[in-house]
Amino acid sequence: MSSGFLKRTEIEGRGRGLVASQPLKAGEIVLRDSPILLYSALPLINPSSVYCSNCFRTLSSSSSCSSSCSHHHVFCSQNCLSAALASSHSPWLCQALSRLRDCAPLLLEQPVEQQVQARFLVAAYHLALYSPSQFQILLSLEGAPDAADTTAAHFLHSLISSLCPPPSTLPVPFSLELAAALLAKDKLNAFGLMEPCSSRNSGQRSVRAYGIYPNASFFNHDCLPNACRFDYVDTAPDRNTDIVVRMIHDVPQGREICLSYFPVNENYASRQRRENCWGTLAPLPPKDDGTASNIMECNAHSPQKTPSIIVLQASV
Ligand SMILES: C[S@@+](CC[C@H](N)C(=O)[O-])C[C@H]1O[C@@H](n2cnc3c(N)ncnc32)[C@H](O)[C@@H]1O
Repeated sequence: MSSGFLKRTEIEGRGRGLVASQPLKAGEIVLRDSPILLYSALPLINPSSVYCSNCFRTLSSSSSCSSSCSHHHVFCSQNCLSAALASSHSPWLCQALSRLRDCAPLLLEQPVEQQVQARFLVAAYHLALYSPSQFQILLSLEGAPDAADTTAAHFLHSLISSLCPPPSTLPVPFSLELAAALLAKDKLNAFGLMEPCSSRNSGQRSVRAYGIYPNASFFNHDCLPNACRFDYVDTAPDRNTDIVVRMIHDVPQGREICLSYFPVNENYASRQRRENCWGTLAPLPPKDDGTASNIMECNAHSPQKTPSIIVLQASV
């Protein structure tokens, strides 16, 4: 683990999990994790290019400095395009996405979800070519394919095999079994980077991109979590696709640290109708003198429309 606050261990009935390696305070940042793989959550066919294909920041409608690659994937700047061409956006991946996009009739007969799974598989094969060690990390995560993964893999593997097979330098056999295994890892481990609420999406929040985070993948779920994860895709000046995990309340050393994989509020359907918020509140980090903050931040905040912080009357 890159965090000195957490230790990975086996937990009965839950597989691997993360426990506090020291007493942790409300608001404390216990993990900052960078993705090993990121892919767009937009459909392949007719996506509206509202996010940079590299950093996933929202493209400004007035921006005149966006750039695109030879296959018309859009980037927020020439710098982001150059960074992508040197890492996540190889010529093979670029061509694979455009060939998949061009076979619209075939993909349109399938659930939209399979277009996003196609993006994931292409990104995963790219990772295998670009960073075999990070690809091994992906393969080591929790998840074995179920019937739905195998069905999706049948279709997607044959599509990718015929349209855009990965180069022969792929360090693992390119097979149906590999595709099914990868889809299972993605299903159980991907974190969604949310898009902000805006008039564009009628106040509904959906996912703009999915990421695989090698350390955060070991958090187990709890309906009453003691930690909460944040992302700052549009606002962080650098490493903007990192996720940050903060404590909701104090916990002693040895306690398992869990996130809620779902909104905390049990009756969230009605809460969502009322507020469009599926979030979890966590205090801001403690002050320099160690005193707890009485300001809570919602991890489902909308930076553009609604305040993301709530000041508590009593200190937490
Ligand atoms: C993102 S992984 C978490 C890390 C995982 N335990 C491991 O060993 O790699 C999600 C998987 O962990 C297990 N898991 C998470 N929370 C759990 C819980 N509260 N009870 C039982 N299993 C849980 C489930 O198998 C789930 O599909």
